[in-house]
Amino acid sequence: MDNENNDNDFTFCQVGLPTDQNDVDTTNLAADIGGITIKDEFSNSIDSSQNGGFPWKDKQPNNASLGKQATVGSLTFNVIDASCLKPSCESSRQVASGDADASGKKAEKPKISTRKPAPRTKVPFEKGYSQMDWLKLSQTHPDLAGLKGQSNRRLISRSEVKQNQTEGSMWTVLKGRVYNIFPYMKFHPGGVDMLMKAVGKDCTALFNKYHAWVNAECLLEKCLVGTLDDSEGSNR
Ligand code: HEM
Repeated sequence: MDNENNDNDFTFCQVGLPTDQNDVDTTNLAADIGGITIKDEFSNSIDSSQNGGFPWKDKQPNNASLGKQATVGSLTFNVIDASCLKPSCESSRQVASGDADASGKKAEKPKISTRKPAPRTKVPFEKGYSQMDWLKLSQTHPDLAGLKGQSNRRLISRSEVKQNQTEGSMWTVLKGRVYNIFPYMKFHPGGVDMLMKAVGKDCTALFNKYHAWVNAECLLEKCLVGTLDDSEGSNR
């Protein structure tokens, strides 16, 4: 039988190429690999879904910051602390189920809202205005908040927040803190127009409507101007 050499059915049994390359029937080979997904070396070795899309994260200590270098294979790169890009602890705790309370009982599962989520309207970022660019800027700029040496621990009234609506100084209140969001404007993934709605007022409700999971405390850390003085009441 002239089929003698093909008795070892390589379609199902043989994984690598035989050592004698001349034996390979390339027509069949092409037909047989139709259902195979090819992964490159990089995605095979690192599952980026496990680490928020930053494949180097599990190669580095948690406190890796700008200026450190890491190596994966033959690639060397600078490492930026991108922990701000993960959902905030607060909101991820809210969705975590199975936390036991002090009495050992399992905590009640969080209620799932039946409200319709806000439509997703992310805008494409301009070159140089990605979230990574923002992290780089916030780690290197000496005075993003525009404090000019003033402390960011002072109490700020709502009327002062209202007064800061000009270029360079656009203040908003988020969860009781006052931020100058002017430097973040062009980096905001929801667009400048959306963020402008926050200027001069308390944007906590709007913020939570669109993305309660976003860790603004971390993202806007360097834009902190002070704490809202709520002694005059919440006449928003
Ligand atoms: C003031 C602090 C704010 C910060 C730090 C912030 C940050 C962010 C971030 C990180 C995202 C991307 C979210 C994701 O990819 O999951 C985002 C998206 C978005 N933001 Fe904001 N935001 C702020 C305020 C606001 C306000 C006040 C509004 C509405 C008036 C708004 C509207 C949106 C919208 C519509 C999107 C796109 C949502 C989507 O399709 O994913 N943001 N923002």
